Amino acid sequence: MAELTVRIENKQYIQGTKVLDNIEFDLGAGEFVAIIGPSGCGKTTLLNLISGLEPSEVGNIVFDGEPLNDQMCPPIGYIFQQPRLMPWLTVEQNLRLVQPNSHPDTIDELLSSVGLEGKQNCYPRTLSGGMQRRVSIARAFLINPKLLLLDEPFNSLDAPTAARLRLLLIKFCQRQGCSVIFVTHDLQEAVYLADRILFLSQSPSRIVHQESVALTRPRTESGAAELSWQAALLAKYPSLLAGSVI
Ligand SMILES: Nc1ncnc2c1ncn2[C@@H]1O[C@H](COP(=O)(O)OP(=O)(O)OP(=O)(O)O)[C@@H](O)[C@H]1O
Repeated sequence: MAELTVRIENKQYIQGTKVLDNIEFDLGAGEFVAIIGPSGCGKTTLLNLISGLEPSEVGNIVFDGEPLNDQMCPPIGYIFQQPRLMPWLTVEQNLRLVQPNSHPDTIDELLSSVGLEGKQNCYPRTLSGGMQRRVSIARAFLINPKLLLLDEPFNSLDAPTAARLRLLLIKFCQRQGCSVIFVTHDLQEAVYLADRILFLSQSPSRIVHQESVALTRPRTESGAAELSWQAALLAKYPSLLAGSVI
């Protein structure tokens, strides 16, 4: 049975912009799905609907057989495009906001794993944008989510840090067994991480194509098999990244 079922007939903002149009997909338990689509097509909106931050007027989202709503809310980790840390709280206090009783060792280990050892008492303004982003990743991991939503989480990080965090994400998901929806513009990143990729059209957005990534794990970010898989896909659908299969 699917762990998460997403059925959104329509999402329209009050100003009248129709953003999503009949988005339907399932996510299996422990499955890692990447979502790729043109800028502004509605990827963040989709994550906001799934997380409950945005109301979904027409459609429903079911997790583990139960509709997702205020009464039924499994632990969902959401790594936003922006870190969204509380500026008046230290790094450790920001983490404790989501999991107040965390053991200090757990926080220390998590911060070390994202390369922020010794930063517990720093305030966000004293950290670089990339460091703040890494705090937000640690914050999402700390709640041991059953469902992890990530919105272009490794943008603006230097390449070695991003590579290290992708590996950390893979290990975390394997250990935790959580299901993942990962928004990215980067096909190479999606191929490296995902079991399946959903490609969205221009707004109003629908799923124009989905493809299981038929490559064994562990994968290599720029491995020959991974690159040739991408090349074959784009040779078949040259406009896929622009949101079209024509
Ligand atoms: N709160 C809002 N009110 C009105 N319109 C909104 C709101 N949030 C998003 N939109 C509009 O919805 C559309 C989709 O935005 P969204 O941020 O979901 O796209 P995206 O695919 O995540 O974009 P990007 O890839 O650039 O991050 C855009 O036209 C945006 O202007």
